[in-house]
Amino acid sequence: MIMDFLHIKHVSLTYGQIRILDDIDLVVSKGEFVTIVGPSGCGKSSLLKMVTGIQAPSEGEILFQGEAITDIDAKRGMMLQEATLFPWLSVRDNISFALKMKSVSRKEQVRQADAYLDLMGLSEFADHLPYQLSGGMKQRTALARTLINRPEMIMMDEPFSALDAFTRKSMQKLLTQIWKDFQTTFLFVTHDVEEAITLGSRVIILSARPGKVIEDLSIGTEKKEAAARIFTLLEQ
Ligand SMILES: Nc1ncnc2c1ncn2[C@@H]1O[C@H](COP(=O)(O)OP(=O)(O)OP(=O)(O)O)[C@@H](O)[C@H]1O
Repeated sequence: MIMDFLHIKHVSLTYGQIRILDDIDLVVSKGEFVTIVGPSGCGKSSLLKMVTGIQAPSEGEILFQGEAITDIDAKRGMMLQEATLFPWLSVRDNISFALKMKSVSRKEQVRQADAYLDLMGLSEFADHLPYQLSGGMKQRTALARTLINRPEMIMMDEPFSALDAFTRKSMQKLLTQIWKDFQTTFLFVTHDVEEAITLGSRVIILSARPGKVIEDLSIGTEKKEAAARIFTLLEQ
């Protein structure tokens, strides 16, 4: 039997009396870039939290490589809208932090961190502190810090929504390149339909609360048609 990479199996989520997500059933294959769009409050972030392992479903279960997700795991990295960097650590030390926790030698920490600094175009800022960085640079640092763990899957919750349009485009380009080079699987939440289509190899559209999957679109070259279809669905 071929094991699914990620299987969100009939998952529902209820907070108190309020049903947030309703019977989400999705299989994600290794290497897909899945974007999730839907109205505010439909449970997109909650769904990511469940796949990360910080929130348990009220019903159903989520299997990652055949095993139920019950806790966080370095195999599944998470990146949020605001880069959560350690303010007292340099950019390089923020990036290498996970290696330090694994007792990797300082020399190897620096070697690996410098390779990611180079990839992110941040080499000149290695010794800067987070407050000295622009929003885009902070997100690049956060991305490098996630990637250095070599996660098999990365969850991103509107990571670029606080950035200006120009920086956002350059981050999208960088992320697409990383997806191709690292062949990591992405689950990416966004409000922005254009961003969902630009980045995604597949777009999942959720309905208003309680969030249900109302469309599961593979994105090929017909991006304009896909955008028109998504806008129509979200207007309903
Ligand atoms: N820990 C919690 N306890 C109670 N209610 C919660 C909790 N977390 C989220 N909610 C509620 O669940 C609903 C879905 O929240 P969630 O953040 O998952 O939605 P979202 O689709 O990501 O929204 P947005 O697009 O506005 O960020 C919201 O109504 C929110 O208030």
